[in-house]
Amino acid sequence: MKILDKVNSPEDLKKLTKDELPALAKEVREEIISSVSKTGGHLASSLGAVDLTIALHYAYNAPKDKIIWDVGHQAYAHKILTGRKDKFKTLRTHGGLSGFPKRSESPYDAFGAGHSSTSISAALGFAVARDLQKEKFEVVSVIGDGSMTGGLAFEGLQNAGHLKKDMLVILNDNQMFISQKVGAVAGYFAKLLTGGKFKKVEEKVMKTVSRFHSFGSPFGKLIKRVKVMLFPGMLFEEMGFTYIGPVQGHNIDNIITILTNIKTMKGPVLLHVITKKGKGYEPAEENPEKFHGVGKFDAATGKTVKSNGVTYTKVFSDALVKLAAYDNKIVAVTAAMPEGTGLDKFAKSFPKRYFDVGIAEEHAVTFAAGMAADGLKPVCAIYSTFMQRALDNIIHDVALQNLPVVFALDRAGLVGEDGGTHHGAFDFSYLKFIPNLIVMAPSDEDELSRMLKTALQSGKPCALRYPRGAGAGVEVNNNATVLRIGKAKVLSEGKDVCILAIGNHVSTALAASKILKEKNIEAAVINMRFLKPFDEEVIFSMLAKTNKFITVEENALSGGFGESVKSVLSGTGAIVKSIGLPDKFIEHGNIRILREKYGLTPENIAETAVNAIHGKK
Ligand SMILES: Cc1ncc(C[n+]2csc(CCOP(=O)(O)OP(=O)(O)O)c2C)c(N)n1
Ligand SMILES: CC(=O)[C@@H](O)[C@H](O)COP(=O)(O)O
Ligand SMILES: [Mg+2]
Repeated sequence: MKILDKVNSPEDLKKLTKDELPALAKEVREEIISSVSKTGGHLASSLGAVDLTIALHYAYNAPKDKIIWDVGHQAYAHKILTGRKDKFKTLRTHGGLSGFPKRSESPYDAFGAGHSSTSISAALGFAVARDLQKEKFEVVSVIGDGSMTGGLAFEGLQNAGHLKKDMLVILNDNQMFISQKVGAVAGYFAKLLTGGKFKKVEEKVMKTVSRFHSFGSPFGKLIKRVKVMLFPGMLFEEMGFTYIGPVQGHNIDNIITILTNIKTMKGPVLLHVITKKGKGYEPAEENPEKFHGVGKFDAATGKTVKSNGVTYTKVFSDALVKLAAYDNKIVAVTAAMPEGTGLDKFAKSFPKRYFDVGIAEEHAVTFAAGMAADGLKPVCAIYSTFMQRALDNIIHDVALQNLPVVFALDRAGLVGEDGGTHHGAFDFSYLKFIPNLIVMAPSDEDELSRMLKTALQSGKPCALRYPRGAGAGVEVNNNATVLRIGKAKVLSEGKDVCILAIGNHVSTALAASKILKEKNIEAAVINMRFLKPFDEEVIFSMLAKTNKFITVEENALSGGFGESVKSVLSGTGAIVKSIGLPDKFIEHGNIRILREKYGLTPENIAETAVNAIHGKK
């Protein structure tokens, strides 16, 4: 019988002896590797956090104690150990477990995650609520070294340091982010620190010194320097935290001791833990990027299943490199996602014109605005969902000043298994109301390449949004001309109904028109291309032939493309039926299942057209 078979909750975990915990960790890793090889998911981050997770659930009493994961992609062991082991094989499948902590999924998921750098603020919120309501529980935020580069993390740290609430922030550092020695000495210091002896020594030294010298004096400054060398983590100490570490994060017994001691400490504490991304699975340890977010793979060899087709990301990446070769004003900015956005290729070709700013989307946008203000042509490549972080920066720093920044919003529309925190469901809605901004969506790979060229030549703030994954395999013409801004393209004429589509569902609309043709219904199909400026002329030219309109978009209907069409046609007596995402957060699951469920299919477009023609709801 496996040890894991005996563990269905943290209560069961606590019944194990500490000697059994390393073996349990091994079994949890095997479970994660085997299951994720079939479902895909965030393997490396979760493998690296297994030991820390076991120690956390051994030392704390969730769900009474609140453990808040940052991003949450490292929380697979947490899910397995909190009663979801039997469902783990459904991870990220439609109707199955989410790939991230989710309050509605389990009481052990104290706070939802998916976007980075939120855990410290959320943890502080819990701590303040606890104290105001005179409750008793521990609060722990677990944040990675990458997520700690997010500005929101520092907003949380500084407020937590100010409020001095009892809480713990665990910095899960899996890349030696702070260059300090890890090993027995630091681990020993940490034990002593939390054991109370070393902390007293440090306080005595600091008190004696401060009696004779202000820390502003040369001697005081020297002592502070010594303190940094002796006692790492001054950055956090200066923010009001007690810093502990760095400690080795795979020694479960040691971490349990440290966590147990920390519980006796007052005020905010930051425990710096060093872990290895992909720990326990050689292919992931050797290539943590590849196994950060992985599709199906062969667990025995680590060989991943190659996804077919050329992705929109690759088309964007290749097109940008080609354009940048002829224009040295073009620079590129990513927020810690070079591979995901395809800018890794740009970085290799133009290292001096490439900037990875860390997980800092707001900064990325305003940084790009600064470069544009001095004559450069920045391309800021940020996923649609993560760009939500920088909305004010787009408005206030780019659009209001009419600066020529190009926003490449990859993963626009549904993304599939990452679910509600990651669907790019709202960019049409959050961009549409911004003056000066041009917003476009390519119908295929070739149009993406043309739109990028159009955007860079426009000298205007532009956003182009395109979906995750491969297109329809359309050949990219590298010498294509730029597009006429604000002009749609009529793909087919028809007197019975007009289908207005934008972005990746233009092809779906064309397929629907073929279905309608078999029913002797003539459907016009328009590739709208631009959400802003909007081609009203083409719509009125269609109104002369039919008053039945269907709109199709992979965006929230609320504030989306369909609403623009309805407002143009209001008062004309036209019937407009809109297909897009309803007013809810779309769940996770296979993207084909989701598109089927939300009517983004040729069949549903055709049926909607027939109903419009027959005046049915
Ligand atoms: C606001 C935001 N931007 C970007 C991402 C994409 N993202 C997910 S995990 C990650 C890296 C996180 O690094 P770290 O916190 O060190 O965790 P690790 O994967 O190393 O465990 C990034 C950039 C995100 N989830 N949220
Ligand atoms: C956890 C996280 O936010 C990223 O890893 C994200 O899942 C990447 O998405 P893609 O797989 O679409 O690049
Ligand atoms: Mg990390």
